[in-house]
Amino acid sequence: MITTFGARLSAAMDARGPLCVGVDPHPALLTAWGLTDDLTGLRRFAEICVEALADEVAMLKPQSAFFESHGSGGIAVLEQLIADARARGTLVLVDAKRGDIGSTMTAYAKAYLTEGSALAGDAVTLSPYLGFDSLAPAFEAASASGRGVFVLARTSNPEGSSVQDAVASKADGERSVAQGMVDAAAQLNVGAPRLGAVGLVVGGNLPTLNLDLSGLNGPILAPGFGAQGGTVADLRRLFGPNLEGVLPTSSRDVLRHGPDAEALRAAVRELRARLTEPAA
Ligand SMILES: O=C(O)c1cc(=O)[nH]c(=O)n1[C@@H]1O[C@H](COP(=O)(O)O)[C@@H](O)[C@H]1O
Repeated sequence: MITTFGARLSAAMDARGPLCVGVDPHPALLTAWGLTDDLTGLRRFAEICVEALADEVAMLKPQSAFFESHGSGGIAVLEQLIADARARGTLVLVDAKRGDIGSTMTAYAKAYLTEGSALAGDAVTLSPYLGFDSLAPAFEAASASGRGVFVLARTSNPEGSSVQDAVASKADGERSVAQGMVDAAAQLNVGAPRLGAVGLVVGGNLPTLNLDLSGLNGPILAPGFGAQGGTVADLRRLFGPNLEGVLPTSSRDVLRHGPDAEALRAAVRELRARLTEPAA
């Protein structure tokens, strides 16, 4: 790949609008779509998502857990989805939330961020809670292959607060654990044009932000939008009126419109129109 992840993401968001759609094949969704909760149903679900959405949205985010739960065959479906969606022109963020000690991280980086690996999309989600620097092999692999990472900072779930809002002391004062992740990501993006390759995950449904994101120079994936209660007004309240660099992501609230491809596309267009209309 010739361009950086940040450049590809900026171009995709300019061309297709700031929206990521999560591909989360919950068993209940497979049933609601008239599909069986097995490999045949999973494969058809993935095909429908690609057919309906890969020409339409800036990014698709398959949730690895729902593919892993079907065993090795499910992982093969995820690999096919990654290839098919990228071939249709959308970016693919593999939502695997990986994070481990450095030596193991090297193996995850090989799987998710190295050219030629069937599980490598354009980016992967990472958990920094074994220590931000334990993710270094992933940052190196992403940089070498023109891919990106989204590091969990302040997640959308209510339980996240007990760890992420905890205040840690450092030489020149105190900051929350989540702010520590923001600052560490910002350092890696210094000097990158427009958007660096190290993005963050920050819930779009949080009661308050309590984070200074101004120096990040990287993309922000904002889950929690839709099914977890976050609204367009919440996104503007949390991130500012123009949402520059913010990529809201929605899974269930879009997928509930399937399996009809036109209905899925209509849901995406309606959401995107609300996200891009000028702030009141
Ligand atoms: O990394 C994520 O995408 C993520 C981070 C987070 O803080 N909260 C969160 O819900 N997610 C993912 O977003 C998806 C849920 O999206 P909804 O169905 O729209 O609520 C799941 O795949 C979650 O794993």
